[in-house]
Parts: sequence; structure tokens; C-alpha cells
Amino acid sequence: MSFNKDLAKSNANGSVSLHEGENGFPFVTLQTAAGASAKIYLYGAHVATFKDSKGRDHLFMSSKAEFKQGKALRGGIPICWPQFGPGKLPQHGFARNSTWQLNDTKVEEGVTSATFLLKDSEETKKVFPHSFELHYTVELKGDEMNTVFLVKNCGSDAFDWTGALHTYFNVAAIDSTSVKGLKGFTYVDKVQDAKEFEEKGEDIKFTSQLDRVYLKGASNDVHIQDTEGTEKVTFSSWKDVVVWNPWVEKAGGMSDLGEGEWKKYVCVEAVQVSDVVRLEPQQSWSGTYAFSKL
Ligand SMILES: O=P(O)(O)OC[C@H]1O[C@H](O)[C@H](O)[C@@H](O)[C@@H]1O
Repeated sequence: MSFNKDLAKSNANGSVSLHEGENGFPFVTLQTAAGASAKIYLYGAHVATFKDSKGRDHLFMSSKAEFKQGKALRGGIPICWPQFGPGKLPQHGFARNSTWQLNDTKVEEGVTSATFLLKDSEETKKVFPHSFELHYTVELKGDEMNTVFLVKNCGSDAFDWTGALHTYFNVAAIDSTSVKGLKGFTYVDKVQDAKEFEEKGEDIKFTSQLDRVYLKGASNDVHIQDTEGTEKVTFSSWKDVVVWNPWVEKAGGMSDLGEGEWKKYVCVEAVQVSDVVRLEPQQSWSGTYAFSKL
């Protein structure tokens, strides 16, 4: 994989630089003059770290993440597309296991960003026979990470998709973490036979495996509070929010997660699954998802 070197930039506002990482996996580093940075692999357009200007990494990456073709990276922000969860395609679709192109970069006052592109290929057509483009922009705006995810139908037939930005947030300790902002929303509880319940509490707390899809929950800001502070997560267009932590038993079956690391993260995901998105020929969908410390 070779980068378009013209997309590397550096000026008084920050920089975008291009590197080779583990097993030769290329990655892009974004840096702002104030000291925020991010590391994004072309494989999966996978954001692996986001450090703010105080040096706090907002994202969890597994110490045992496997850098090999066909395997999703554990941690950071995997992109699930065109299918969230199990279904006709492999779990969570193919975008997280595909190599994207770096398509555009910006280093300007107030924003350092990179845009990644994934298009249909012979490989994707075997499992998803449609023409599409995914444009994924990752922006550092001060101490906020903002993402813009755009899906375009480039073909002559309509297609349907579901998907997610499956973010793993660092937490000091999962058993003293709470997720706030989802009171009153209906959720599908994947650990209770996908039954539906209404969220009654202000705080979602963690005492065992928790795997829930909050339907239309992305209409609210969600806060993740741990002993060290609060992460604010905001959404537009994305409808649903998944909250997930595997706890000890399920984590034991995940070979790409380090010993005890399930205690160090919670997933709060921007999801589109309760309504399948149908895109007519030439139609696009875009959603934003952003996070920062309060
Ligand atoms: O192990 P993965 O394929 O990456 O999936 C990890 C998790 O993703 C989502 O959060 C789902 O709700 C979970 O049921 C699933 O276990």
C-alpha cells in the first residue's frame, strides 16, 4: 500500500503524517498545534488512539489486537458496515476488514483532519453486489474528535445497510463507570433473548455482561462517567446507541483481548440498526458522531 505523499501536510496549525506500523500496516497521524493527536490505520479506517492536549487517550486499544488481514482490530473505532451484528455477511460486515484509501487531508486553524475512502471492489461485490462509496472524515477540533460518515449509492439499484462506529472508550474501572442520558429509551437486551425493556435509571451501571441496543437513543447526548471524569458523546443522523461490556466470562473467549482488559473499556456506539437504511441510486446518507471530555 503506498500513500499519496501529497496528502502529508505540516504547518503552524498542526500536521498530518504517514507511517508504517505493526506488520507493515500503514497509519496516519493527525496532530494539532495545541497537542491533540490521533492515529488511524488505513486497515478499517480504524482510529486507534485519540489523545487530547492534556495527553489523555480517550480510546482503548487491546494489547493483543491482531494486525492481520481478515481480522478486525480490537479496540479504537471499528467501522461496522454494511451490516451491524450477525446476518448474511460475516459479523459486522466487511468495512472493518478492508483497506481504505487516504483521500484528503486538512491542516487549518481549528481543524486537522483526514478523509478515508472505501469503494466497492471485486471482493466486496462477491458478498454485497452493489456499487458504493464510503467517505469517513476524522477531525480534531481542539480537544474534540468529530467524525463524519457518508454512504453513497453509486449504482443503479437501491440497497439496504445497517452499521456502526463501534467505539471502545477507555475507563478507569468498568465497575465504577456509569453511562448517562438514556433514561426513558426502549432497549433491546441482547443478553436477555433480545427482549425489549424501558431504561428506568439515570445511570447505567455495570455488574455483569451488558449488551443493549437503545432504540433512537442517539437523539440524546450520552455521558460516560468514571472516577477520572466525564466523556460527552454526541450524534446526528445515527439513530441507535449500543452500550456493551463483555465482563469476565465473555472476555475469556476473546483471544485478542489482554488479561483483565475488559475492566478498562466500555463501548458506546453510534449505530443504525433499528431501521435499515435504504439508499436509492445516487442517494447519500451521512451522520456525525463526536466526543470530548467535559
Ligand atoms: O467481537 P466483535 O465481532 O467485534 O463484536 C463485539 C460486540 O459488538 C457489539 O457491541 C455487539 O452488540 C456485541 O454483541 C458484540 O459482542
